Amino acid sequence: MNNGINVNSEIGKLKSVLLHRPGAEVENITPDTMHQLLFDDIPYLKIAQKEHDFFAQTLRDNGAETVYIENLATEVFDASSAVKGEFLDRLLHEAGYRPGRTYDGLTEYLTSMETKDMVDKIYAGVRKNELDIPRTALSDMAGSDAENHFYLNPLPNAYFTRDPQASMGVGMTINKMTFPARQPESLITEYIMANHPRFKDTPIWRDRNHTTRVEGGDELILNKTTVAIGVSERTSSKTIQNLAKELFANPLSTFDTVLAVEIPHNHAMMHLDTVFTMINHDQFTVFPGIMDGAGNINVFILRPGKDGEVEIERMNDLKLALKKVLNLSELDLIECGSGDPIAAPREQWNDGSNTLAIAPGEIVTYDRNYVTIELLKEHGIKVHEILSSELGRGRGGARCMSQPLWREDI
Ligand SMILES: NC(=O)NCCC[C@H](N)C(=O)O
Repeated sequence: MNNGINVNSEIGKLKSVLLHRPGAEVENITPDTMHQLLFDDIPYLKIAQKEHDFFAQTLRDNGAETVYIENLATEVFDASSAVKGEFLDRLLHEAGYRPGRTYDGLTEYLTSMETKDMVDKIYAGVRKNELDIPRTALSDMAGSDAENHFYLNPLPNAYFTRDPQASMGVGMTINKMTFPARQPESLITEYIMANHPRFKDTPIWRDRNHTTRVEGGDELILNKTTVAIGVSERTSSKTIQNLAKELFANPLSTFDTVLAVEIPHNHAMMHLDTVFTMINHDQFTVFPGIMDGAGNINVFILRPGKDGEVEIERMNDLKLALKKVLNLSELDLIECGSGDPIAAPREQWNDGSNTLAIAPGEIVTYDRNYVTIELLKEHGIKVHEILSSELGRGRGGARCMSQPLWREDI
């Protein structure tokens, strides 16, 4: 077991990784709620779990410890009923409840369970018919509010453990998530990081108590000194500049360069890692649709400036910018779907660019993206294919479903 965090690249041999096995929350998605819950369809849970177990086994077979976030949370809450109580209070407050009938009823209901069951229930969501609370408020009766069947909404995106936090060097960002559907996920991380002995003394570069947002799918660790961050639907330019400032100033951080990459703001490409991932020292997957017709894209290199400020250089060529920050003379950008106008968007939609490197030049990716996979193999990449019928319905692939905690340095 490796304690703490050590992630100085996207590609160093993966030794420990945070996962969440999809659970009952996935069955609490309905056609009416799926868009608000950030899903495009309703996965078949039994198969999704099989696929996820296959993914986890693939990682273990290749030398990585798999750590389940639901187990870490259970350990934290089992160790201290005070911490558990404080967490529940924060959770309920953030869901809009204040001490009173519903707050008290939910607290009593959740604390009456075994801790692991409570954690699973928080992921699954609490339905109104589970509690015996008289439903006499106007919001229980009137209009669209009455159609919400949950006191606490399900967290079906939790199996995308990449996003609520991001390991970066020896520290972590705990993220202010963009949409309410995912905000409780990073509250769980906050309690784990603050209270689990495994993460004692881990620096938090930026916590979730901010108004500006960032998600882990946008945070890529290119090497010990350089991170790439997407300016995306989920991560604002303001956050990136502030985080850069923090990383440049903190003596525990080794980072002195942030490459901000501006991508289209839409659901299919909600994070940088849905269109761009690092797979070797000098090889990346990229979805060509992020460039304009002339191959241009806004990229910005942020570096420490005068008086603690950040200096910004603007460029419009991703390849040139990457060569510059990584100090490389050649670079291999491998196009998702081989750049074909049909295969590329189809395979991007199915997370063909969302690969997880488990060692330099060795990746895990969904089996369905066979055009991209063939091309990756032609470029010398070792590919471990994982099953993908159900998991991808939440719009995330192998990188999205994993949060590295420890990678060997390269
Ligand atoms: N890093 C990623 O791109 N994660 C995929 C997250 C998908 C999830 N349904 C979401 O919209 O947040």
